[in-house]
Amino acid sequence: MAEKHGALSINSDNIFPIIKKWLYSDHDIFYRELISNGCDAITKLKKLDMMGEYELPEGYKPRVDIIVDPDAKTIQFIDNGVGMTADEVEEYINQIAFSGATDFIAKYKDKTNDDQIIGHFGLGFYSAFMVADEVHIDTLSWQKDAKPVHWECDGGTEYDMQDGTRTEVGTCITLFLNEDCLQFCNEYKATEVIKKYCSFMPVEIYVSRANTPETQTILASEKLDSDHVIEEVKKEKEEDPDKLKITKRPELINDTHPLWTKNPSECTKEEYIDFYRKVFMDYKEPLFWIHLNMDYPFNLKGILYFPKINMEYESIEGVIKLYNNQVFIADNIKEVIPEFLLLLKGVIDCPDLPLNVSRSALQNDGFVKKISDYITKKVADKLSGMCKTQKEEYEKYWDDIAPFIKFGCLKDEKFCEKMTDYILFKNLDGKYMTLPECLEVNKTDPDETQEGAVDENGEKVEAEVVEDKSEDSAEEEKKDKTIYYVTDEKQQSQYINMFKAAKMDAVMLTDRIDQPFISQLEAKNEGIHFARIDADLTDAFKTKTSKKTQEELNAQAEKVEKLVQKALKNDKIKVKIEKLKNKKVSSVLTVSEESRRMQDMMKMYGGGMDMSMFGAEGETLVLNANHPLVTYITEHEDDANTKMICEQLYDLAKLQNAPLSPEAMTKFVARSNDIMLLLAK
Ligand SMILES: Nc1ncnc2c1ncn2[C@@H]1O[C@H](COP(=O)(O)OP(=O)(O)OP(=O)(O)O)[C@@H](O)[C@H]1O
Repeated sequence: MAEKHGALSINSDNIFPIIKKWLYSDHDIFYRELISNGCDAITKLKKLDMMGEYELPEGYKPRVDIIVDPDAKTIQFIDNGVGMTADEVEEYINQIAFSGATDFIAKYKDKTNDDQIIGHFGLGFYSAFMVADEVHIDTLSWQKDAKPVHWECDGGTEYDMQDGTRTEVGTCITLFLNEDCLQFCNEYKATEVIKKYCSFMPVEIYVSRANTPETQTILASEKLDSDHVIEEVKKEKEEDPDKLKITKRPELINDTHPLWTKNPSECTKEEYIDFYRKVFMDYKEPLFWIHLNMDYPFNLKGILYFPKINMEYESIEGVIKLYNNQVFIADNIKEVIPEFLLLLKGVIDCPDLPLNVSRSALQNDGFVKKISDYITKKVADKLSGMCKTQKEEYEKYWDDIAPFIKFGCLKDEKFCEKMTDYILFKNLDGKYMTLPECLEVNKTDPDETQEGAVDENGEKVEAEVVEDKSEDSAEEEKKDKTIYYVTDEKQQSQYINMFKAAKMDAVMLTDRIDQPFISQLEAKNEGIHFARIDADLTDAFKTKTSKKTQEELNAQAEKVEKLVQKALKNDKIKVKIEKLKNKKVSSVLTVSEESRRMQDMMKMYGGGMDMSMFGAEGETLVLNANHPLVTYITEHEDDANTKMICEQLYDLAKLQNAPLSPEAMTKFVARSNDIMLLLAK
């Protein structure tokens, strides 16, 4: 070939400064680009062999070698793939590759960081100029009678091309690093970066250092042709096997058949766990996993692991690694992977992804949306399947996966729909129940409540004869669909006891995510209503009363309410007088579910707002007409001690509901002493 000097066919005069500066932070991707070009070239050669157009030489082992040379400040990428003829270099490197890079940069150079290109795909061969001042290509095509080609370019817009000296089919690309990028020819740095991007590429990749002083000892019987023997190792004993000291062999970096490329039926539990540990450096075992394997309508493979977590969702740190044909693209691309799945750990390989587009373009891509929906569906299918067929296992994992599933339900409507019946709730006895099961348990059965009523000692409670049945069936129905819940087992223990005594059930919802989660369940499932265990005293706690008696109690309550409001200097508090089955309880505080949720929300979003202004809003003091103290105040409204009894009854009820404020506590202690003094008189 006549020596050729030419100008690269580009529009921009000075593309290199842009390439070099562009996205400074991760310009280590040149490793990925050049290695994947080498892998592609090998794949092409194997295809030619399969089609009968080329015959691979005896003992052909496809491989890409990366040789770093800190002395010469070079990195070489050597592959035994198809190679290129002079015409191909002309076409693919001088023209196409360059125009590709030009287009790419023209498109993205003004983009800000919030619209990054995914993994900067498509920069290709010219990414080499991000780190190198000069690049050489030495290549020999597979084609019959092809001549080797040498190409070089010193980072300007001109190149030189002439006959080369390469004797083996394949390509060697040599980068002469610029002074700012010398770290890349450090063997350890190179290994680190290549492991990041190329750990699962489909062709064996080896890293070595030119003229390395490092050595290793091998059995003489295991010597390879490529080994450079330094000396024979002296035997300590006659019977020792022959050993050789050789120059350190190139290190194999990757696993060419990662687990996700295998058929799920061929993978063992140990393999899944090993793979998890290796990829995520997590010594803990994952709880379980989902192997995704799909060919149609798009190609997608991957493994999603549910890691062992026990905290609230904010502190869970998942990572989903995205691959394109076994080439690493990036971690946690939320445009492709549903956001809530980013709490998991896993790998997803999707060769069909359009990667040379920006993130915002990906987000609006219908195809990408389908991929994301598919992943969500598979996860929901796995979970619901487990709940149906391996309930015990599912219950065992529940506490760990609950925050994740609840977060998923909040973030993804479809996931929520699919999962609603497979959400578990732990009841007062620590038993797990699904939503439909929870709705069954507290159904009011009038005979049941009347006949089977017991007090806290398990003693049967006499019910009053009821003349007229409740006419308000709508209200009854609402109560049927109410699920009571506990947010703090200790604080709400008094209510829990009452529930247990009345043979009623409640569920534990103690995580922060539970509040928004139950609001969502209510919004999506008409009629379902959640109420904290202290929100209301249902009929199950009360002895049945006739309408007439109830009216009398209401009239008394009206009077006592005024008394209590005056004593507490709080005109918002409501008072009810009920006949509670448990005769030992004098007063109970209930807090309206709506007001309490409102207050909780204010606390969450209200920042420094003064919460005392919302004070006792929604509080109802329920006094037990079956308790002598309550009878006393209803009969002695004007008595000197009534005010003090009212205050004490309120504080006692409050104490069982929430901690007293410091001021209220001081008063409570002083008053308790006063009451004891009265006893001492
Ligand atoms: N090591 C190689 N062996 C053989 N041909 C190569 C090699 N490297 C590059 N080429 C040729 O040069 C072309 C341009 O390479 P470049 O990396 O710029 O883009 P690409 O690989 O086609 O696409 P991209 O990297 O954007 O996915 C390739 O398509 C290929 O034909």
